[in-house]
Amino acid sequence: MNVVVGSTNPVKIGAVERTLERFEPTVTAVAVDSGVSEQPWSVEETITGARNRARRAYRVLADKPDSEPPDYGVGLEGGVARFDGTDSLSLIMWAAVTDGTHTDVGSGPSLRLPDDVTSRLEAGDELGPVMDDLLETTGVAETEGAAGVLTDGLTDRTQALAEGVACAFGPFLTGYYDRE
Ligand SMILES: O=P(O)(O)OP(=O)(O)OP(=O)(O)OC[C@H]1O[C@@H](n2cnc3c(O)ncnc32)[C@H](O)[C@@H]1O
Ligand SMILES: [Mg+2]
Repeated sequence: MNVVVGSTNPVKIGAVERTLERFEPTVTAVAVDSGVSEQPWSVEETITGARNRARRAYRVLADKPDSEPPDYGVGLEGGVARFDGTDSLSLIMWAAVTDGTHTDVGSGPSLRLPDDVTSRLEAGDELGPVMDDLLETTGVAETEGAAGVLTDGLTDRTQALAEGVACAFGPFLTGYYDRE
């Protein structure tokens, strides 16, 4: 299985490799523009970013002369959103998968962000740098992520993203979505 991922962030590549392990995939990473803000602020914007990344990454390989089109393009996007029933901001993550014709999406888990992180985001900052600032880390978004730090390591960003990748792949791997 040939898969192209629309990001060079190692946790995103790792999440795709881990999820598709049983297919022994060849995973290629390409940097693409998400087409949305660096820090998406709604479910809709986050999904749009994931879709754009998947489709644009697919096209990069499909349009390359002398190369086979990939089987799938995958896009992963992190964002923040407020959910009904909560009065706080949550980190969300969405995945999109395309086979060049159809695109499907699925989400990873969401987790409540601490108030000091939320205040910085409301002031216009991006989550990755804010987490690094408050935790005195460097590049936490490329390692355990907020998901790892805020759960004391019960999960991490790779695992969290992997759940979204699995959900977005379902319709391509099973017949359950095509039944009348
Ligand atoms: O290179 P790309 O693919 O853009 O990787 P990224 O880490 O920037 O990931 P996103 O653009 O999808 O995420 C939007 C913002 O949210 C941050 N973010 C998302 N999930 C995070 C996490 O678990 N921990 C820390 N920052 C996170 C991320 O660093 C960005 O500032
Ligand atoms: Mg980014």
